[in-house]
Amino acid sequence: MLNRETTDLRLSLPSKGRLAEETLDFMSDCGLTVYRPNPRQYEAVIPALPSVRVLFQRPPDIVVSVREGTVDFGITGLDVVEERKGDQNEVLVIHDALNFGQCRLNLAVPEAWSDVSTVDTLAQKVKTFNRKLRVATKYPELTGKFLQSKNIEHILIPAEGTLETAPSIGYADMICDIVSSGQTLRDNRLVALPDGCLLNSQAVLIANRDSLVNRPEALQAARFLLEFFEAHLRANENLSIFANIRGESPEAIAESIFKSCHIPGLQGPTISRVIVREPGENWYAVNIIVQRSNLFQAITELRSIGGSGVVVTPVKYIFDEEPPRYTALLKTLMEYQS
Ligand SMILES: Nc1ncnc2c1ncn2[C@@H]1O[C@H](COP(=O)(O)OP(=O)(O)OP(=O)(O)O)[C@@H](O)[C@H]1O
Ligand SMILES: O=P(O)(O)OC[C@H]1O[C@H](OP(=O)(O)OP(=O)(O)O)[C@H](O)[C@@H]1O
Ligand SMILES: [Mg+2]
Repeated sequence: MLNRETTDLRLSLPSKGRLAEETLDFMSDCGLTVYRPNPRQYEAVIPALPSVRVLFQRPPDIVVSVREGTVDFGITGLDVVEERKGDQNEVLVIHDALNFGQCRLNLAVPEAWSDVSTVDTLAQKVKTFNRKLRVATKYPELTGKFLQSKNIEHILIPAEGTLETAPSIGYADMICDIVSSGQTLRDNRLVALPDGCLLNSQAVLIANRDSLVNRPEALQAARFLLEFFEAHLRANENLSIFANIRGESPEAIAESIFKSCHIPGLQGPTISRVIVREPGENWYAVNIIVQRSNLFQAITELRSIGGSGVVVTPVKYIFDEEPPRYTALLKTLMEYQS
């Protein structure tokens, strides 16, 4: 366990595994690059956020440190958060969708069990056993609760490393583990039960509740992290479009834009007069933010109202008046205090 002798704020990031690199990339994309002077050191700094010291831990250990309060913030998978957060609400998920590390926690049975295709048919099969179902998993809390809710008599076999081999080696009947592409299951002749998904997971930001309640500087750091995470994630979904449009007036152009479906902008279009060399037609420059997925329709619509010279650029950040998840966090903290 970590000692808590100093009063600085601490953020724990994954030290190994697939979340490690993606977390550092995400922090950089948010403008919060983590600077680790020596790759073998388990400490680092974020120059943009000097009040916070960065530590590196295994993804499941991050949850335990945040729960115990030795660390104030952590980024890890929702799967390990739900498994280890305990029942005292010490761990708050303050951003639930960082948009990387997507996977699901799923029950999987041997391909050879042709009579099992759902959790119900699994329950029926177990009744024909003269013993309990043996399930290998790194998620005993979540798996135990799920099987109990389905009245399936079971014993959990704790496992480290590649537990997909447990059924073929013979120390378990089936498994409950992380599935992403499904390749590992196929390689091991296992099938995921479609209604046996316990949890959809991705990387999340967690915080120690007492730290947020008792330390104003922790709440300030939470706001800072949420500001940049949300501004980056929102910006990523959008593109900025500039186009020149001929028209009577800015209002007339705005009217045609509002009649179109995919180019309303955030609040509305920004329209400014283009000063042309030769007097004659009125030209206006229009700037709108559109959803990345709507780009093609947006360009088609702009052309149909006379748009030309359409320039599309990525957006780095979109800051709201206040990050919506920070507003939600303040509400949650109020509820705990009342
Ligand atoms: N195939 C995957 N695709 C996407 N995310 C994944 C995948 N496997 C794991 N994750 C996410 O990454 C987290 C860490 O998994 P990882 O495999 O890196 O470590 P681990 O399995 O806890 O450690 P170890 O492999 O040493 O047992 C998981 O808790 C989960 O949130
Ligand atoms: O559905 P897939 O895309 O095949 O991903 C699932 C696999 O990914 C994870 O393991 P990882 O690759 O991290 O290796 P590990 O066993 O060393 O943790 C998980 O434990 C599964 O084994
Ligand atoms: Mg793994």
